[in-house]
Amino acid sequence: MKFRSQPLAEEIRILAPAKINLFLHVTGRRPDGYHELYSLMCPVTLFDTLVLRVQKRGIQLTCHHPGIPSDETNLAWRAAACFLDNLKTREGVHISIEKRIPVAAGLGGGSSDAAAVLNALNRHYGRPFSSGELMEMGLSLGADVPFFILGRPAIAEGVGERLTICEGLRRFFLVLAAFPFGVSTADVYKNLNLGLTNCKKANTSFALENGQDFDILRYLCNDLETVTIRRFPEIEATKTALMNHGSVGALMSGSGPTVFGLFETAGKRDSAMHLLSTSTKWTLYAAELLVQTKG
Ligand SMILES: C[C@@](CO)(OP(=O)(O)O)[C@H](O)COP(=O)(O)OP(=O)(O)OC[C@H]1O[C@@H](n2ccc(N)nc2=O)[C@H](O)[C@@H]1O
Ligand SMILES: Nc1ncnc2c1ncn2[C@@H]1O[C@H](COP(=O)(O)OP(=O)(O)O)[C@@H](O)[C@H]1O
Repeated sequence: MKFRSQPLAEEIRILAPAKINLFLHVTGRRPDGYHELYSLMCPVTLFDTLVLRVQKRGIQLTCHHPGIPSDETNLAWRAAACFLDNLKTREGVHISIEKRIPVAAGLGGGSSDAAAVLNALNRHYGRPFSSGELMEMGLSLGADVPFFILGRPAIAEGVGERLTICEGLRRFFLVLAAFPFGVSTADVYKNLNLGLTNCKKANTSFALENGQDFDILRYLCNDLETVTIRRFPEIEATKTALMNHGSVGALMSGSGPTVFGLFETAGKRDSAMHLLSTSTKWTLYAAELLVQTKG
C-alpha cells in the first residue's frame, strides 16, 4: 500500500464529539443477535480530546479515567491497530485521551474515540483509504463507529452502518443529564422485548429528500427506554424535570441512562441548568446539536 507519512514527531490533536439518538426504533433482530435500527443520530458539543503521536514502533495509550482501559482493549487502541495493520506499516502511535464524555452512558464516547483515531491516521498518511473503507474498519470495532466517521447528523439503519445524511435538522441547545454509573449496551439489547416497543416509526424520507426543516419534536422516541427505565425509574423523573424547566422535548439517548432535554435558546437551556443543578444528583452538561447551519 502506497502512503505518504509526515514527520514522526508531529502531534495530532483531535476533538471527538458525543452523540445523541433523537429517535431510535428497533425494527428487528438478526440471527447473530444484533438488532436492526432506524435511528436519527446527531453529534453534540461535548468532546473527548485525543492527542496522537506517530512513532517508529508499537501502540501505547494513556487515559487517566478509572472506567477506561489503557491497554489493547481500549477502542482507540483497537482502531489504531486495525488501521496500521490494514496499511501494512510497522509504524506505531502513542494516543492520549482526555475523557469528558461520560462512560457507558449512551453517548457513544468509545466509538467516537475510535472514529477520531481512524480519521486522524487516514489524514496523517495522505488518505490511503476511502471513507467507505474507513467505515468498514470502523464497523468491525463497533456498530456506532461508522456514524462518527461520517461526523454529521444521519439516519442510521442496519445495525448502524447504513447512513443517510440528514440535512434539515434545526439547531437545538441541550442539557445532558448523566447518571453516576453506566449501563451495558449488550445487556440492554439482550433484555429488549420487541413486543413491548411501540414507537411510531418516523416518516423522514420526504424531509430528507427535500433538505427541508425537520420538526424533530414530533418524532422523539426511543425503543430502548422500555428496558433501561425499568432498571432506573429516575430516568422518567429526569425527563419530567427537564420538561418542567422549559425543555421542548426530553428523551433517553441510545441505551442510556443519559437523558437529554432540547431547548430553543441557549438562555433557556442555561436557566434550566441553573435551577436543576441544585435539585438533582445527575451530572448536567450544557451542549448543543452539531448541525451545519444553512447560508
Ligand atoms: C444503542 C446504541 C445506539 O446508537 O448506542 P449506545 O447506547 O451504545 O451509545 C448503538 O446501537 C450501540 O452501538 P455500539 O455501542 O457501537 O454497539 P457494539 O459495541 O457494536 O455492540 C455492543 C453489543 O450491543 C448489541 N447490539 C449493538 C448494536 C446493534 N445494532 N444491535 C445490538 O444488538 C450486541 O449485543 C453487541 O454485542
Ligand atoms: N476509548 C474509550 N472510551 C470509552 N469507553 C471505552 C473506550 N474504550 C473501551 N471502552 C469501553 O467501552 C464500553 C462502552 O463505553 P462507551 O462508548 O462510553 O458507552 P456507550 O456505548 O454507552 O456510549 C465501556 O465499558 C468502556 O470501558
